[in-house]
Amino acid sequence: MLGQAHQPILYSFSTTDQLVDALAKFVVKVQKDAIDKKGRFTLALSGGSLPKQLKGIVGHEGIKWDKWHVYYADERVVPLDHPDSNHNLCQTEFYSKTSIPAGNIHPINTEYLDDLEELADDYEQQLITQFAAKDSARFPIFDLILLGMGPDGHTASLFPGHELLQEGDRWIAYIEDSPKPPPKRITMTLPVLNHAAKVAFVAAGEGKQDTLHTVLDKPEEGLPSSRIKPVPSGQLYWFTDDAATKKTEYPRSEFHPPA
Ligand SMILES: O=C(O)[C@H](O)[C@@H](O)[C@H](O)[C@H](O)COP(=O)(O)O
Repeated sequence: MLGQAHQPILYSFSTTDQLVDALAKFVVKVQKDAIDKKGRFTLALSGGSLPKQLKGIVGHEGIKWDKWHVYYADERVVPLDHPDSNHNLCQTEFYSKTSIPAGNIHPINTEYLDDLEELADDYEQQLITQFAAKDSARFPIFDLILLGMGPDGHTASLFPGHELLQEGDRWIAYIEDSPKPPPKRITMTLPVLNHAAKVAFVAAGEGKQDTLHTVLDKPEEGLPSSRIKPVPSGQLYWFTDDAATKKTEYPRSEFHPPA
């Protein structure tokens, strides 16, 4: 039975540098706790502006890169070296500056670029290989999933009003008509996002003002980003800046750098 979700914790920083620094401290602490407990750290990343915001993690003390296992919350169905590929973006902005073993980074299998169903099945199978029997539950339990939020309130590749929001069974689904280009993508489904131990949105800049206000102050409108409620014991965080939270009434929390 699913319990009540905890209320989201909202951090709003006055500068991008502060946001990047706090996000780094947060991620490093989450990986430390996961590795201390289970000997590994499972992370899912999104595309957009997120990979760039991870730069504070690089060079941070206390990271055990060889224990990281990285997946994608969503991915565009293009070759891995394509400019639209989230993997390509993460490679350039993040992995290339770390020593995460290549075998611990899990891109889509490009053998199936022409068959979205096979592609989604294959990616789901990659998750099953990592999670089955370890964090045995109906859905995988990621230590951390990092998400962005689009101007229409979408997250990962879950778009407002789209039938994929109703998916309650699959771990990975595909979409052929994404309103944000490119149209073909695969995405983690809501139950997977909502079973993570921790989920953190990273959303900065004036362009997010109206959407953030709706997502946090009017969750009843049901935008995809408002539907992220990790249960039963998970926690949702928002790492934002003051430009993005200008219209948001939802209470901010003070960020205390973890010990
Ligand atoms: O691959 C994608 O398109 C993303 O995963 C998508 O969900 C993104 O995170 C948001 O659109 C926010 O993008 P920005 O951070 O660039 O605004």
